[in-house]
Amino acid sequence: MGLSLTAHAKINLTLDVLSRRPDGYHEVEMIMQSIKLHDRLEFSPAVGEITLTSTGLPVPMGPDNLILRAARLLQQRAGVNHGAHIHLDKRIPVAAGLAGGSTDAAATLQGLNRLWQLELKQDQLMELARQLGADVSFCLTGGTAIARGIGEVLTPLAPAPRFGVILVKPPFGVSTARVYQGLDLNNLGHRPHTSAMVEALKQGDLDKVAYCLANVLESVTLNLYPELKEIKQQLMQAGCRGVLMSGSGPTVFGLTKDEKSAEQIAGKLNYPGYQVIATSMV
Ligand SMILES: C[C@](O)(CO)[C@H](O)COP(=O)(O)OP(=O)(O)OC[C@H]1O[C@@H](n2ccc(N)nc2=O)[C@H](O)[C@@H]1O
Ligand SMILES: Nc1ncnc2c1ncn2[C@@H]1O[C@H](COP(=O)(O)OP(=O)(O)OP(=O)(O)O)[C@@H](O)[C@H]1O
Repeated sequence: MGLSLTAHAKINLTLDVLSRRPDGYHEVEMIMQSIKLHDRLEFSPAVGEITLTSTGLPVPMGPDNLILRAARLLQQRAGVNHGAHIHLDKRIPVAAGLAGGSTDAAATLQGLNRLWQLELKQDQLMELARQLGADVSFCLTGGTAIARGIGEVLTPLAPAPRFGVILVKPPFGVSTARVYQGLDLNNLGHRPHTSAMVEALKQGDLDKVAYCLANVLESVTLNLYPELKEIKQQLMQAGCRGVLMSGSGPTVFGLTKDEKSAEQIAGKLNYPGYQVIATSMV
């Protein structure tokens, strides 16, 4: 019997960088939020090989695809050589700052753990998630959480209100590694106040949440692509209550009171060649 899982995208409501580690990674403190936008992965039994097909948005399908990397890692960890066929329906914009690959990797760990009846526990899957990428740990649990360390040390928060989210993704991607490398730790610009955002979320106060939005990676990506600054202004003019770049970008998001108002505002936007998506926090 096969199974089908959703793999949700994330946005960063805050993102602060605290230090650079000797291995080149950065210590961060950020508030992560799952959104309704998702990919769908279908897992079916097969003999011998692990194969992958896809529909929807184009994504590289070679051995570096995070789905295949997650599958191979799970095989090794469990000491099995079971096969599987995995089908990906890709809806999350790629190289966008929305953890599209990371969430597919997390869903693969969960899906194959069930398909192959391995019965690995959540903490064992978390250990594998850490090896696949900084965002994969959060994607395994989802919801609302503070992420520290390089992103893998998670403190869950109470579910946030289902504010509307408009995503605007320009027709190019950015390399996360390049953005982190370009960061000047002595000149991070406007830094977030994590505990103030936690309080604003707890109160369910959209204007306070909007006021607390901050992402130090904007200091790199917005300078590389000044058009993103304009998109932020235009989203505010169109009626969003707060705007920010997600992760390392280039996706910019706007917050609204609910999904319906996100749809109304998104319907008025005109960005030829861009992906504009109305959704909400989960
Ligand atoms: C920008 C965020 O998406 C915010 O949630 C994450 O911090 C990045 O998460 P990710 O894409 O899953 O990151 P990985 O695939 O592990 O790393 C990609 C590259 O980003 C840089 N990187 C990533 C995470 C981190 N805490 N410090 C880093 O410096 C490293 O150069 C790394 O080679
Ligand atoms: N299953 C996958 N889905 C999307 N991208 C993938 C996948 N597997 C590998 N990749 C590659 O990963 C790179 C980053 O894509 P992804 O969509 O994960 O970026 P992102 O949203 O910026 O991630 P993050 O927010 O975690 O930094 C791309 O170059 C893409 O080719």
